[in-house]
Amino acid sequence: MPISSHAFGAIEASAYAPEIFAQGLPGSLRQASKDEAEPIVAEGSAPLLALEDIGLSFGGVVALADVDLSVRAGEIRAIIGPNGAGKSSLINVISGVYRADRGHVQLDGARYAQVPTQQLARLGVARTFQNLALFKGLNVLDNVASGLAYRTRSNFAGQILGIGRSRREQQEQRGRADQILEFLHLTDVRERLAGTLPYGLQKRVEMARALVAEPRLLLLDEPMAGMTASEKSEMAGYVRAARDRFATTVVLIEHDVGVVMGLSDRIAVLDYGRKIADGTPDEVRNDQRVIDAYLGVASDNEDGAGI
Ligand SMILES: Nc1ncnc2c1ncn2[C@@H]1O[C@H](COP(=O)(O)OP(=O)(O)OP(=O)(O)O)[C@@H](O)[C@H]1O
Repeated sequence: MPISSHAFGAIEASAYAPEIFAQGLPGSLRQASKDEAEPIVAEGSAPLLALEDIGLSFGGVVALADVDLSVRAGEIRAIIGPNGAGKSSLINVISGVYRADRGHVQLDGARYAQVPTQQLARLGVARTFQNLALFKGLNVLDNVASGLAYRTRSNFAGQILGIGRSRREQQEQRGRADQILEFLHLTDVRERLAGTLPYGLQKRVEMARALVAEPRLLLLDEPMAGMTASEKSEMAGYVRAARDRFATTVVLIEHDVGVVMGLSDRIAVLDYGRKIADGTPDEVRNDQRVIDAYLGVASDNEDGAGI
């Protein structure tokens, strides 16, 4: 069974305030609060992603059992559950890092026993990782531009010499990266080495790198882990803005139930590898099985945000 390995961030809190986000977004990108907003996801629209009867075990450990999941185009879909519930395994199955023992992944109409992870970007899928996976010795701009490397058509010699098509491609990719940096309010740090940034900003740079190719499906593995409450709400704003600006469908794992409830259109709840609930935030909040599964872990939640 393939195992993902990613590296590994220095940790420091960011001091960025959430108001910066609300004030700074261009008018067309600013989004009303979720309660005020018109529904963006039409009921009954075709799923962009569907998991069918997924099963996955590691030796005797059942990570996922009989999991179905449907994700409509344009929605923000959260996966929550206690530690070890199978959330990361599910994201790894969706992104082809893991091959499920049984079941299929349907992506945009195509059905896979294992999603071809090398082709992910070409399939319009981008992801971030639970642990930061930036190039710490590269500056922010080049980190973000690397999210477009899969489109590069010039040959190796051209890239080394920086000639012809290579230089043009590099300029185009950096130009595109600059637009995303502006969108996520990272322009001020574009020249900084990624590894020297505060943790919260590194998480945002990682999201920028995933977004630069304007993926149809964005997988975020704990995008707010280790953040303060204000950083989390700022990040939630960026996730929503990204969905609205690029019509990107978002699947995210997040431990802070309070943040998830305010951000998501629908939430699936895993427990011991099984999906025990699936629905709108209100439906999930009032589901007795969810309340039972979370009893005893509410105090683990940094913000004390219960369901
Ligand atoms: N590569 C692996 N090798 C062995 N066991 C694994 C592997 N990946 C996951 N598991 C096991 O599968 C189960 C589900 O793990 P997973 O990481 O998917 O849960 P999770 O809900 O993401 O947990 P957390 O919230 O702690 O990140 C756990 O029992 C875990 O130990």
